[in-house]
Amino acid sequence: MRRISLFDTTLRDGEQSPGVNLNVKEKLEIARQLERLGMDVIEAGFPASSNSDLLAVQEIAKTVKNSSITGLARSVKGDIDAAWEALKYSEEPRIHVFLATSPIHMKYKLNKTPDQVIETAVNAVKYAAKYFPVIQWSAEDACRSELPFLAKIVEEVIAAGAKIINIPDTVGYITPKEYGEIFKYLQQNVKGIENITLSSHCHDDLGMAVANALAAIENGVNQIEGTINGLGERAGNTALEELAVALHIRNDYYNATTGLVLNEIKRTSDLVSNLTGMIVPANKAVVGKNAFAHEAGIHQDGVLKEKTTYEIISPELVGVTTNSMVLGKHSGRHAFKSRLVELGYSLSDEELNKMFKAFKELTETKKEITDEDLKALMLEEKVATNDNGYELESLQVQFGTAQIPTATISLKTKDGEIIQEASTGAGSVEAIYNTLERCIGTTIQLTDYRIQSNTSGRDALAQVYVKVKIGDGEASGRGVAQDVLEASAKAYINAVNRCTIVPEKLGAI
Ligand SMILES: CC(=O)SCCNC(=O)CCNC(=O)[C@H](O)C(C)(C)COP(=O)(O)OP(=O)(O)OC[C@H]1O[C@@H](n2cnc3c(N)ncnc32)[C@H](O)[C@@H]1OP(=O)(O)O
Ligand SMILES: CC(C)C(=O)C(=O)O
Ligand SMILES: [Mg+2]
Repeated sequence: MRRISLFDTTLRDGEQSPGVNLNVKEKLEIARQLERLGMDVIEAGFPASSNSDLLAVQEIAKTVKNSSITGLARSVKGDIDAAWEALKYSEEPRIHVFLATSPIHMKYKLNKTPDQVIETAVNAVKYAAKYFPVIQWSAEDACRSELPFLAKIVEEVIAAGAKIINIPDTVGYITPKEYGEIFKYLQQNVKGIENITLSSHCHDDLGMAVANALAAIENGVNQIEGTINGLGERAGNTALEELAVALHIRNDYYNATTGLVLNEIKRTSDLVSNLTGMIVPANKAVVGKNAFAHEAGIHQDGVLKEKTTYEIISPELVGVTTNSMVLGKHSGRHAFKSRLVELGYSLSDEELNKMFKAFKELTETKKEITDEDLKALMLEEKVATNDNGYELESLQVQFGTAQIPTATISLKTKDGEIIQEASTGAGSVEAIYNTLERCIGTTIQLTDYRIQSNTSGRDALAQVYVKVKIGDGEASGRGVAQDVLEASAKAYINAVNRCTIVPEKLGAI
């Protein structure tokens, strides 16, 4: 059976999804889980794009050992230098350098002739070869490029030292048959291609990203790029969990497999969804809430008689488990620890004590603590950031249908000072945010607000995602609490704490 290598770009193309903004700790947490999932390559970021991305790629390259780590670079020396700075600690430093090859991109975006594009690509690969033993080169917008030109530039970058050639469908335009034909054409017309790993990178604008990646595999491609939950620019990328499960379930047809630990899929999907705030649609293949649910009577009847009547994927295969042990008010440390271990967490004694305290506090208001609640508690602990140091001391909201909503808040600064303010708003959340803005003493613009319930039931935890702008700085934040107003306040404070560009007044109070 052919072994297909998977290249995960959740932390780079996935992070390009509008509204997604991961900090170093969050990226590291996702990278560790991608390693547990068995990803062959992790594209951890675009080091030249920001200092925090460079740091994140560097941290991941230092920490993750069982997956190769790479970073993206334009065909410019500065980007390649930044990538080297980030990746020099990897065991086998690997760079991903790209340049657009379609007439539209060359003319309007790059403002270069085709010959200048070839020269730029070759120079970039030669420059990268001074540092990196493994160079992946991508022809951005390859699928709208002229094939003879594409073949020519691919041949030149191979001669310059590229070892992996990626053919992206950057705008999600190609169909499976046409995509396969591009690979066939390149295999027949490029000298030296037989020693090269061919790679696919698809976007889902027409809903064909997974189908196109499968067509690439059928046409000799051995590396597939994509993301968890199909995140990515615009409509997203090939969902790697869907591709891996498709190869597994239909190996009679594809005769190909990946190195993914399939039962880590659900956990990875949940983590990515929680940290990015990109909620997985209930009907999404493989990881959606309804992917293994049977609602219609005839289906339920069939499944009761024989599961395979309507289930081609067993939930256990992808790590969807149902837990029989109920955790609640009377549970002890052993049961708590054992469930966390089953969920894949390993904790020091100190961490366990801290988490157990948070768990017990939650049981005071919530009868049954679900796996989702535990994951939310763990996430709060593992990726907590407090750069600007604000902490919610207390929150009180007065609301009535015949009354102007008013919030009173005590906020603790990193120096331990308590600031108390009160303010009104058109609604309770607005009253809270107006009050927090007063406490913090600077103009804070709220650009996104999303709320979701962690589980079903009246006592479910609320998760709030917000995005704020402070001057030129922008950050997203997440807050979890049983009360939606408390979760809203926590998310806002979390975003302020994560804002990297801090105006003078902020933090100086
Ligand atoms: C298809 C993809 O997903 S490509 C990856 C897209 N990801 C991102 O862009 C996220 C990170 N990007 C960033 O942080 C910024 O765009 C930066 C730091 C990389 C560059 O910022 P700026 O220098 O301000 O340039 P800006 O983004 O406005 O424009 C891009 C420039 O790079 C050029 N460029 C685009 N692709 C390439 C490339 N592969 N190689 C060389 N130059 C390129 C453009 O032609 C433009 O050049 P110009 O300024 O001479 O017109
Ligand atoms: C940088 C490249 C690989 C990309 O993301 C695209 O072309 O979609
Ligand atoms: Mg892309």
